[in-house]
Amino acid sequence: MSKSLLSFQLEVLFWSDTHSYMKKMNRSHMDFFNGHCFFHMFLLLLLTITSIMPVVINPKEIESCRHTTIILIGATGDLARKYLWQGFFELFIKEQARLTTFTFIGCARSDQDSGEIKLQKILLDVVSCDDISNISPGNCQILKKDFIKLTHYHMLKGEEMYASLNDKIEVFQRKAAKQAEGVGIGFISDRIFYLSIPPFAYLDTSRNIHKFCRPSTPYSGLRLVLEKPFGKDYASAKFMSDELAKHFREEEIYRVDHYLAKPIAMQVLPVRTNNVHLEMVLNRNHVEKVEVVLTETSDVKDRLEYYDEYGVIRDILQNHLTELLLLVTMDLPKNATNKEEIEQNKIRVLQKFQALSPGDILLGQYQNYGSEIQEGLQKSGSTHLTPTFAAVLLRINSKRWQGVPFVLMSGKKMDERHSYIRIVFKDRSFCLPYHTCKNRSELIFSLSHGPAKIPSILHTLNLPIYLQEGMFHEFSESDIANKNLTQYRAFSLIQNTNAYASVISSVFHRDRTGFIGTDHLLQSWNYWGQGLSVLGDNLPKLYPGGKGSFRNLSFQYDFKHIDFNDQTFSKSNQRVDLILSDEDINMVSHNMAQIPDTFLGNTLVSASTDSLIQRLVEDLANSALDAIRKRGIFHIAFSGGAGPLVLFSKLATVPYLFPWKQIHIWMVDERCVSSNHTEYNFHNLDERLLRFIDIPMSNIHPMPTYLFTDICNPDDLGSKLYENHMQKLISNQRLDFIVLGVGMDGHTASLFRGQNSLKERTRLVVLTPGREGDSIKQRMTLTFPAINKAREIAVFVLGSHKHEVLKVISNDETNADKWPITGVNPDQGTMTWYIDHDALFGKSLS
Ligand SMILES: O=C1O[C@H](COP(=O)(O)O)[C@@H](O)[C@H](O)[C@H]1O
Repeated sequence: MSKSLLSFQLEVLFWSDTHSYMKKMNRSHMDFFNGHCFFHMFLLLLLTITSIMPVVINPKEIESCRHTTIILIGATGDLARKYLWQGFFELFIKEQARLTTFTFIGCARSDQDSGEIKLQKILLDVVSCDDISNISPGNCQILKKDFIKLTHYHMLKGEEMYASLNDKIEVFQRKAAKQAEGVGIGFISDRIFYLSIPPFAYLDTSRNIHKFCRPSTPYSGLRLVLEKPFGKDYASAKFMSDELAKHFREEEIYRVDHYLAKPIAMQVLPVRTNNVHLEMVLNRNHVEKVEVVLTETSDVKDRLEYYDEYGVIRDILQNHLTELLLLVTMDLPKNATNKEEIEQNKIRVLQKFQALSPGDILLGQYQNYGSEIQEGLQKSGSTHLTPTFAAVLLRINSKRWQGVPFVLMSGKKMDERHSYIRIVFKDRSFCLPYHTCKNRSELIFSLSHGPAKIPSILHTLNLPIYLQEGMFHEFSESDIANKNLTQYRAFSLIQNTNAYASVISSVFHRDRTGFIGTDHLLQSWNYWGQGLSVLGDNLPKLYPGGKGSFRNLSFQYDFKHIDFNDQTFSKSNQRVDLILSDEDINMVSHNMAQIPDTFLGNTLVSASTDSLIQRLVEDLANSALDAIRKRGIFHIAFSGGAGPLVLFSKLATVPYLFPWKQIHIWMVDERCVSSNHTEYNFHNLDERLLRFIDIPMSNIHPMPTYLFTDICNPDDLGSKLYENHMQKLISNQRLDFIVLGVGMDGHTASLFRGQNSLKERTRLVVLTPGREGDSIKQRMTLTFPAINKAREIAVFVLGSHKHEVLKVISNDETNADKWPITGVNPDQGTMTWYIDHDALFGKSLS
């Protein structure tokens, strides 16, 4: 029997025997021994002498007891509550049976008394045995109590408190050393500082740790554990690393990437190592593409400040997704356990990442992000460009990977939560993941959630993968069928260790494989820093957040390109419904019930102003989708005036509702003024809408009011030109949708009372004098023939000042000469009045 196998047996037996022995012991005796190395030594010797089991002991272990002090700075924060204390508890349970004793010190800024109470409460609340196998509830209570007893609070605020922290650590260490001395065995102590604090505090904190808390002995066992972010770009990462290097040796620094500690991520290298045939096809000749994805359903409300500064690329892609990608793309080390070689091989791939260009990056932002920032951080302005979604096309210029597209994608507030690495092998047939793969081979490392629901490894039936005996459980046929994974074999781990428990255990054992070394970090920032710098002010595409987000953000890619798939809308048969709050819905339906549903013989939609705008946006979107589905294109014309202005602003917040590349925007009318005049209709359209949407220039059609000689000079024939342009681009000159308003004098478009333009019967566009008494003397406008040809006309009326004119025209509806709006009568199309309550009733209903 090999030595390692024997020591393994020893650990297992020792562990279980210790506990059954402890259970039998009287609790008051237990308290005395509890948590002391001496106690374990005693048991070990007892077991050895009485030959209960075969004993093969590592001589170093028998010579020395080990006392580890773990100091958590940021002990009452979110990460500590959610994961770290539980991780320490699991470490305590696992390691205390192996000649190790512990002290835990939680540090935070609260004063000593309230901090102690707070920490006690956290420990009682969060520490549990739920995910630890083979611990009975009774034993759990004992272990929990022991753990809490070993945990102390220390207020840490200012330099002098580091000195007293050091005193405290030394008191505990001396006590442990004394006990070891008592039984005549060696003693080693080490201390782990875990920093769970904002990054701006890293440098001061680590400097103070070095200055006040570094043990004087040459063998110090000191470790500094850091959570990301490790910089915002190359320069800040380099600065931070250089500063740390002044006080800590590289091997003392543990930069955490908890994704590397996810149980399935930890299986990527073993799977590659154990499947030689897989390794033979893991290259450009056989791999078609690799996708590394982390989608979440949560928003960022609880960490707005951090998130607004960092965004999804820095938060997820630079670290977690890059690290996962490296696991798949690095060369395997010649010796699977050579950690140094693993690290070097990862750096080597990073060095081959091809620099990004702006076209390689797609960005998105969920709809409410801007308002969350405004409310949460009291920041004004609408220029929050921080992406909450990104998809990046990454290329690796190495012999192994040249020509293979890699996509890293992540988003907040997406349809579902799922993180995975998907390797798709080359095949000529098309298939979707999880659905129709018949020939194509795929290997998926599913880290969490998704259709498999639990962390799993999935592979298509035609790609045999061998997994380590005894570690995995294969999904049953019915499980596979239930989860709709019929083309796959799926395996989950029999024992899933929480990622933070693994992180903590690795730090304890000084296993730095899953941590980010300085060279590695800087190489990664070298790539991502450059990528972020080419982005400039790229606008993220807005998406609704929640269900339907991925439909809006769907994209396609190959080795050369990545682009949003704007066809999504035209392919979809779904109606667009903006999400109204329950309050809105109640109000709309309540108010709708009180009002007539027609106005001047046409459909009437009325609601409070906000709901009405929302409704018009929905109707517009549905009309656009319908037109694009049927004819591939949608022509819309907007008038000037106050109503359209608010409509433009609303449309700008939901650009994802419209396939803008297939939409053409026309003007109903224009004022003959210079292009930067505040009443120049196109200027307002541009300022409020066009600059926020991704629409081709060739789809935008301002009226040619300024051509060759002067603004609206009839000799320049601008109106004729616009008419020709409409004839050329719009089939039968039938606009799909026109948004009109009504002036207080009853005019619509630039068709004013008593003017000749009202009588125009053939021309589509004319120059016409301005309203009587107006400072703007001339305008260009669509005529009734152009307007009445349209498929849909919306007359949009807002505000109580419009009430009077609506009242008058409803009693004098056929006098178009006097009330030009009444000349709007679609030849074949439909007309809908969108009138808010203020305009309809002269006052608000609420
Ligand atoms: O580091 C981070 O990871 C979490 C996602 O981690 P998970 O283990 O819950 O999947 C992410 O929400 C967060 O934005 C990021 O900073």
